[in-house]
Amino acid sequence: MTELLRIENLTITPKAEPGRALVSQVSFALEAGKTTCIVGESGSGKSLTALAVMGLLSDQLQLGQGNIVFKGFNITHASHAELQRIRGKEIGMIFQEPMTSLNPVLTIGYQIGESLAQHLKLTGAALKARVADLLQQVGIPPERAGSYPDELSGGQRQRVMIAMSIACEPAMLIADEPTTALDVTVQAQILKLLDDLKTRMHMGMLFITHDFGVVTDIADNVVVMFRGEIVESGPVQDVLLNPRHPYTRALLDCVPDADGKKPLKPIDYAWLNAGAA
Ligand SMILES: Nc1ncnc2c1ncn2[C@@H]1O[C@H](COP(=O)(O)OP(=O)(O)OP(=O)(O)O)[C@@H](O)[C@H]1O
Repeated sequence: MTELLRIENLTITPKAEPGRALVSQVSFALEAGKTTCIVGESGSGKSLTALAVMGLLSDQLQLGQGNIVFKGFNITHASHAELQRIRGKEIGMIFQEPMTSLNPVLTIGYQIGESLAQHLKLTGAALKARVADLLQQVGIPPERAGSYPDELSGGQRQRVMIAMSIACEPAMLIADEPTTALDVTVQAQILKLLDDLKTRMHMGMLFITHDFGVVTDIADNVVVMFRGEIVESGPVQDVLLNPRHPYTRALLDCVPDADGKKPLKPIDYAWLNAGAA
């Protein structure tokens, strides 16, 4: 059991309002070869937590107290140059909408090759072979390396983003709602691909979602966030079988049945506030 990432009492506030915590006292750990899902509704602080790990918080925000420890090193206040070295090489990241992250005027092969050239100094035939290998790993025929992003489907574009994020064989992958923009069948294929890659490469995966259905598919551990705080966390079976917090129970109620027919229930906040008090 190798601990990759430990977040201790992370607090994020707007610089202009240091008294208003957007993320408050968040603590959890991630192990190599395991998936931790952060689950919570829109605005619960999931993305800010992930951005803080990458050192990519916007200039209007600041870290309050707390520590981010990656592979035993405290990177909470690492320099821009140190973080740039870690990003991409040690920590890969994929986002919700691949089209906004891909450059429309460059071929996918070139874009996958960019980080290999930058971080691993690969060139020429070695670079080309590694790009082909990565395309193969994510289920895209290597001969598509010369295609442009708009010549691919949404699912294929997300596969390209995954190829880019794993290009340098990072120890950890952060995936922020990577399947939300995809239809259900493609969503399942991408989840399976990420899960297979995690196992094969023994990566730690921090997976952000608002969907407890996704959590049941891929998580080893789950962190439930509500209004900037962790309300519940632990091994996924424990949380699913014995949810202790009313917000977790409300989220679980929103998961459709296997036949997909159960309507999404709106969360009853009046009841939740009373129950959580
Ligand atoms: N630059 C900012 N300045 C002030 N508030 C911000 C800033 N960025 C985010 N927030 C606020 O912080 C809270 C948490 O945002 P965050 O993006 O982490 O939520 P989330 O759980 O990832 O939601 P979503 O699923 O919609 O991405 C939200 O209320 C958001 O409005």
